[in-house]
Amino acid sequence: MDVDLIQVVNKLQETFTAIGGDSVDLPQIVVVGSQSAGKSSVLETIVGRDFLPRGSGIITRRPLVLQLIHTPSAKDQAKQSLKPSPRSYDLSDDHAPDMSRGGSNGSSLGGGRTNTYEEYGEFLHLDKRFTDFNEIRREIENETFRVAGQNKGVSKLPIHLKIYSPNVLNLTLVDLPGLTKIPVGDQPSDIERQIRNLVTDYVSKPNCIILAVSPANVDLANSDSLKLARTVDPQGRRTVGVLTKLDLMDQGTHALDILTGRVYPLKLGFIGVVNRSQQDINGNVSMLAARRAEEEFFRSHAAYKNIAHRCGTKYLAKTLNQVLMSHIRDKLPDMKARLNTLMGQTQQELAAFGDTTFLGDQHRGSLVLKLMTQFARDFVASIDGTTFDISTKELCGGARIYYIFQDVFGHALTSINPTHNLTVQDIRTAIRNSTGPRPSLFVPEAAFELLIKPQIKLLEPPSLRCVELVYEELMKICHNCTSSELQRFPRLHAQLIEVVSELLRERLGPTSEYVQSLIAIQAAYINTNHPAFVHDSANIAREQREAQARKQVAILPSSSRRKGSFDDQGDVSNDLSDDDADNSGNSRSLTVNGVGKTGGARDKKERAASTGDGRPHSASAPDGRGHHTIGHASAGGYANGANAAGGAKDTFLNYFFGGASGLPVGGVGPSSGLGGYHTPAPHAHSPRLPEYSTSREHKPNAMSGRTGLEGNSAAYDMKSLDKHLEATPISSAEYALSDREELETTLIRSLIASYFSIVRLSIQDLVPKAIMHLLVNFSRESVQNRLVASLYKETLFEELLYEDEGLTSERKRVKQLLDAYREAFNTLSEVTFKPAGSA
Ligand SMILES: Nc1nc2c(ncn2[C@@H]2O[C@H](COP(=O)(O)OP(=O)(O)OP(=O)(O)O)[C@@H](O)[C@H]2O)c(=O)[nH]1
Repeated sequence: MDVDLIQVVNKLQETFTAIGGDSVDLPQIVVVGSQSAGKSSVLETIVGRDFLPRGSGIITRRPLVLQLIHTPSAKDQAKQSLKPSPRSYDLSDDHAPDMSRGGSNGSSLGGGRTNTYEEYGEFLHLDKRFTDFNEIRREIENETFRVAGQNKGVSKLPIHLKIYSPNVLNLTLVDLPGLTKIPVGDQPSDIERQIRNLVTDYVSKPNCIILAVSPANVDLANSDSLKLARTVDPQGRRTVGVLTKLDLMDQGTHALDILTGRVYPLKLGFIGVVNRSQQDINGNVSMLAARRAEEEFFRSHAAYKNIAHRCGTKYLAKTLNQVLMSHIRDKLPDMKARLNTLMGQTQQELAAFGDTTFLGDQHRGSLVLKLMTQFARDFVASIDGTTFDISTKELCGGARIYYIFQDVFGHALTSINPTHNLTVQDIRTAIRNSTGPRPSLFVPEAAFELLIKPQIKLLEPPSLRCVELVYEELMKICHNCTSSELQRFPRLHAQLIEVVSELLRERLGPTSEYVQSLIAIQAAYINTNHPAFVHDSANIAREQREAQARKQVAILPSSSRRKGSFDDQGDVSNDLSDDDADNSGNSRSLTVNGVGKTGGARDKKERAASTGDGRPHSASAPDGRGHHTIGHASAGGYANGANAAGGAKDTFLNYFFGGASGLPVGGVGPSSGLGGYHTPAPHAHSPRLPEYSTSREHKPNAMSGRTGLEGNSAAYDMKSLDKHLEATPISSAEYALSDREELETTLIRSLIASYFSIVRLSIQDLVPKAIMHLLVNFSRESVQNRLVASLYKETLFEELLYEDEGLTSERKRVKQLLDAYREAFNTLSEVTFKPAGSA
C-alpha cells in the first residue's frame, strides 16, 4: 500500500489528543488482561525494548497509549536519500520493518543494541526526546504517580508515548491496568469496578481491536480478558486472543486446541507467545535472546511445531499490524463520514466567532464599522420585530413596547379613579370657595375646573412611567443586541451599548417633558365644549333633572313646575342657534350644551315671555365674562366681580340647577328663576367664535356670545334666588349635605368622571405617539449615525478591538480542530482514491 494507514491514524490520534478532542473514534489496539497476565511483557516484546515499569501488585495505573512509529534505519535512510522524499505519512509497507529482516540482522526487538540514535521515545506531556529506555520507564512511573497518586489508585487520563524505531511496525497500542478482583494494600474498595469501567471505556469503542491476553497456565474458562471482550464484542470480530506463559503450562499439557481456534471462537484467532519469565528479567536476559528462545520454543515444541510460523511475538506484531490496517481500511468510510460531519459542525462553530476576512490591522476600521452597523441593525430589527431569532416563548423587542402601551399603560390609565381623592367635602368646599363671597345658588363652573385639574394630573405618573418603561425596554433591546462575533470584542460591545444608552438617556428627558406637557396642556384648558363631554353631560343632566323632577313632584304643586323643564329634554335637535344666546351660562361649555339643548329647548318656550317681559339684560362687557353668572347675579356687576377668577366658565353648571329650579333653593319660582337664567341675549349681541359644524356645537358661540343683557337678566332672576339662599342656613350644613349640595356634588362627580375619561382617552392616544416619535423612532433612526460619530475613530480602534482572551483561545482551538479535521479528511480522501490494489 502507498499510504500507511496506521501512520495516518497515528497522526490523527496525536492531533486530536493535542487539541483535546476525542470526537473521532480512531482505530487502536487495546491490551486487556488480568493482573500479571503478561500484558506489559507482550508490549515490550513487540517494541523489543525494556521500558515498562515492573514490580509486584498493580503497576499499570493509567492507560498508556503507545504509538510505535517505524523509522527508517540508517541504512534505509541512505537508500531513501536517493529517492524522492515521500510525504510524511506516505510510508508504504516497504518502509515498515520486516520483522524477519529486522530479526535476522540482529537489530530488531532485541535490547542491548548500540544504534540507539535510531530509537527514541517521546511523551506528549514532555518536550523531550528519550533515548534511554530506562528513563522512559522512570518517566512513566513518575507521570503515573503525578496523576494517579501513590496509593495504587487508577486514573483514566492516558499517558501518550511514541516510540520511534526502525525495528517496530506502525502500531498504536494501549496498555491498560490489569483486571483485578480484590483490593490489595491501600487500594480503594471499588478498585475492581474502577478498572473494569476504565477498560470498558476503551474496549467498547467499535474502532478498538481488543488484544485479550490470557495466561496459558490458567484455564481459559477463567480468562477475565476474554470475558470482558465478549461483553463488547460478542461475535469475536475484533478480538485477538494472546496466550502468554505457554512455557509455564504443566508438563504434558498444551494449548494447541486453543491456538487453532477449536476451543474458543475468535475471528482473528489466538496467538501464543513466550515472554521472559521473572527469572529471565532478573537475570537480565536480553530481548533478543528471549525472542530467540521463544522461536526455539515453538519450533521445537511437539504440539506447536506445525504452527510455529503462526506463533510468537514477531508473528503477533505482524498480525496486529495487518489487523489494524484492514480494520482501519474497513472503517475509512465511517471515519470520513464522521469527519465530514465534524468539519461541518466545527465550521459553523468557527463562523460564529465572526468573519476572518477582517482580521489584521489594515481591516480594523472595516471591522469596527461592520460590527457597529450590525449592532445598529440588530437594534432596529429588534424594535421592528424583524430579527431572525424571534422568540416564541416570550415577548421581545418592539412587541414589548406595544405591550407596554397597550396593556401596561392602558391598564394603568383605566384603573385610575377619576374622582380619586375627591371627597364630598372636597367638592362642597370647592363649590363654596369658587362661589366666593356670593351665596351659593348655582354650581359655578369654576368649581368644576378647580376640581378636574388635579384629577387630570393623576394621568401624569402613569404616563411618565410609560416613558420610563419604554426607555428601559430599549435599554434591554440594546443589551441584547449581541453576536458571538461581537462577544469577541468585549470593549467594543460595551462601548456600543454605552453609546446607545447615552442616546436613549438623552431622549428620555425631552420625551418625559413632552409627555408631562401633554398632561399640563390638558389641565391648562378645560374644554367643556368637547363634543363627547357635551353628550355625556347632557345625559348626566337629564338624569339629574329627572331625579330632581321626581323629587320636586313630591314637594311642589304640579302647577309650580315649570313647563318644559324636564319634558323637553329630547328636543336636542332644536336649532342651537336659537339657544346660543339664551344658554349663555350653560352654553359657555359644550359640555353642558346637551343640557343647554334641553334647557335651550325649554328656554325657547320661555324666552318669548322673558324677553317679552322687557327685563333688563346685563350690560357686562362682551368679553364673555359679564354673563357667566347667569342664574346667579343679582346684578351684572356682582356677577362679573364674583366670577372674575373663574372667568366666564363658572356658570356652566348653573344650567343644571337652573333647569332644576325646583331645587330646594326654594324660592326660585317657575317663571322667574330659570326664566331669568335662561333669558336669551339676542343673537345679534353675541360675538361669535368660529362655529363647529354640528348644530350642537353652536353652543360655544352662544356662550361666548353672552352679553350684559344676559347678565342683567340673570341678575334679575337671581334676586328671588338670593332671597331664598339668604334664608338658607348654610352653616347648619357643615357636616350634612343639603339636598342641593348632594345634587351638586353628585353632578360634579359625574361630570368629572365624564371629562376625565375624555382626557384619559386623549392621553392614552397621545402618550404612545409621543414616545414613539420622540424616543423610539428617534433612537431607531439616529443610532447608526451616533455610533459612527462616537466610535468610528482611528485612535479608538485598538482599544475597541481588544479581544476577549478566553474567546480568542477558544476560537483558536476551534480553528485548530477544524484544520485537523480538514487535514485528516484530505488524508483519508487520498487513501480512498488509491487504486484498490495499491492498498
Ligand atoms: N515464564 C513466563 N513468565 C511470563 C510470561 N509473560 C509474563 N511473564 C511474567 O509474568 C509476570 C507478569 O508479567 P507482566 O508483563 O508484568 O504482566 P502484566 O499483565 O503487565 O501485569 P500488570 O501490568 O501489573 O497488570 C512477570 O514476572 C513476567 O516476567 C511468559 O510468557 N512466560
